Amino acid sequence: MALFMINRYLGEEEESKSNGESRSKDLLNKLQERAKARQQLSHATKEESDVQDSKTSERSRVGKTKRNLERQEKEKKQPKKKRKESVREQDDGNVDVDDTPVEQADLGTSEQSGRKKKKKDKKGSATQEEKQHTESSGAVDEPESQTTADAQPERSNTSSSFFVLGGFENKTIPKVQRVLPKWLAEPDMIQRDVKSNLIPLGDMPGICPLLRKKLETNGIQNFFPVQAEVIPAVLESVNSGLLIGQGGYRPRDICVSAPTGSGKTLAFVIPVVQALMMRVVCEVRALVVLPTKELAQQVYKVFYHYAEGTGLKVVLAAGKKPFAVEQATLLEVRGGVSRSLADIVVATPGRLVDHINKTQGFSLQHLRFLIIDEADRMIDSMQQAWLSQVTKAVYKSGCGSGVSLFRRVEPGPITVASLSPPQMPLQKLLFSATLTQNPEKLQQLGLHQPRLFSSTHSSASEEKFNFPQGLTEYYVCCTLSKKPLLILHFLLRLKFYPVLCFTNSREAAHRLFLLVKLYGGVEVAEFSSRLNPSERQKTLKNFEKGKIQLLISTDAAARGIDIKGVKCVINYDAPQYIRTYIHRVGRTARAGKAGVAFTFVLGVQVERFVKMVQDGGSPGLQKQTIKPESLRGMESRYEDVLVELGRVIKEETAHKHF
Ligand SMILES: Nc1ncnc2c1ncn2[C@@H]1O[C@H](COP(=O)(O)OP(=O)(O)OP(=O)(O)O)[C@@H](O)[C@H]1O
Repeated sequence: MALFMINRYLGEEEESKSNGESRSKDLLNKLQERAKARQQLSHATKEESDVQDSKTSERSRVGKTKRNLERQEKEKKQPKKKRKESVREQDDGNVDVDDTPVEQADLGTSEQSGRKKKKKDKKGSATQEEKQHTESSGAVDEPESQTTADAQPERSNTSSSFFVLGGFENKTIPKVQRVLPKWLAEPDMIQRDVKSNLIPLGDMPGICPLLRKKLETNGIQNFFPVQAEVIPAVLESVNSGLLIGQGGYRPRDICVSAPTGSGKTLAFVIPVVQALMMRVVCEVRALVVLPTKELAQQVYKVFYHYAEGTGLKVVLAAGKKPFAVEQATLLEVRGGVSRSLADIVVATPGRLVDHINKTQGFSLQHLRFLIIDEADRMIDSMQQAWLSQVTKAVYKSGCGSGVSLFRRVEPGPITVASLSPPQMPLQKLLFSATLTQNPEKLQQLGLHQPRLFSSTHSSASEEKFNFPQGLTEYYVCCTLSKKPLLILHFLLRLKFYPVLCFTNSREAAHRLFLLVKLYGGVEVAEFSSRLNPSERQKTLKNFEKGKIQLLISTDAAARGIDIKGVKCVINYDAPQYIRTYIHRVGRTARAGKAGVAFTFVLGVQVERFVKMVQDGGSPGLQKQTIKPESLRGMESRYEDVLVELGRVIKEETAHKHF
């Protein structure tokens, strides 16, 4: 028994059998008449022998049609099961069979599919024959069009060995459009053009005189657009004190997506220092988490500078110092009671988790601000489970320093009981130049009624990123062997420096460093995990001071690092991802200044690279051509250097193995 069957509407044939019989006869008569007419036509135009051939073929065709009609009528009279058997018999006997879906659904074995193929071939030629006839007859009258319509499903069946039940055609399924939540789809817009949207310090209400003075002594006369939007938003949430947000509600979390170098650091440093400066007891109330030691140190310095003179204590916990030293800077134990020595902790996730688990008395129970810088990168490193550890430490009860005035429970549904007495809210502030819009990823952060500030308006179908206004982007199409010559040409001939150059691996960075050094004429250094943290720090300082003309780096220096005066970035190896590209080229054209970025792209990479950058929202990527003759004078020296490089690398490898 068939698993399921399909009932077909057979038209009037079903309704009245006698009607069906007379219709078949009519059809047969018409076909015969038409055959005769064709015969006469061919008489007039062809030779006698041709006419004879035509007669035979027409006769056989008419005979065949007649046989088919007779068989169809016979089948209709047979019960369904018998009909199926007879089809199989006819099939075995290589007889052309009118396929009905029921029969096709029953044919499934390989033997049957073999048979089907045979049948298909036959049908294919028959259909072709019919087509030729139709074409040669020219005008198509009504019954003929009906015949053609009947033949249609047969034709489509022959195109594939699979049969689609229900007569659906294969269609390409349209891509499902993502639907962004309202807060992502409708952000508070930030002006991308820094220079023409400066806000004088005096125009921003609520900034305390001490902080304003510090800003001025740092040469800051105006706020950048991102600062003008985000600082008031954070301050608004502490208007009624640290405990309750605006209107008595828990403050909303804030996400900021603004171009590289647009001043995001001060957008959180200023309001956090201002919000905490009136605190009475020293407790960890702000925690800043960053992906690398270098970035943590950079942000620590900014916090330290603006917190100086306010009584707030800022501590770095990023593994720059031994663990015990960090512990001693975080808290002190007197008479068996531990006391926090930090109001603001700037940390890397690994070191932070170590302190949560191993530093007795280290408490996050009073945490008010959790700042996640380079947020998209931090979400990617969520497998370290650092956020869940922080959350656990925040809502931990019964330990820590002293007795808390306010109980603190993990936020749940809002009830009268849950709102009284008030508890310290934890507000998350997220910052990145390439903040993800992936709701699944953002969900891991457990944001509370988030509010997004962004300088781009991504549509539901495509994610666009922020590019600095002053950046000019070029790509240079080249071969692998010409890349080192190109970089030498940029430095020695075009006198582009200081240059920050990126490779895709530390080995590539080291080889290029050796090659440029052996060639000579350029002050070069490398920056990667080959160097220890203090060497890396020293290298960055020397680069900033102008002692290094070319700094060859891995992506270790791609994110967040703020080196003043970098006029040119060269992607020696084209980056694979748009986010990497944006952060690398964002080391120049910072703080509203101009900068230029070149990417060396191999022929096979061009199409993909250009598409990636354009799809990412780049305002204008241009092609730069370097004529081969421009490199000619350097080639012979380069050949010698390559030989020398081989020798040096061999020595280094031997030394490593030894
Ligand atoms: N209002 C301002 N006026 C002048 N300079 C500023 C101002 N705000 C920030 N800067 C300077 O702009 C530079 C870039 O700032 P910052 O490092 O905060 O950028 P960012 O947006 O965090 O960049 P990235 O996304 O690369 O981390 C810094 O050197 C900083 O001192």
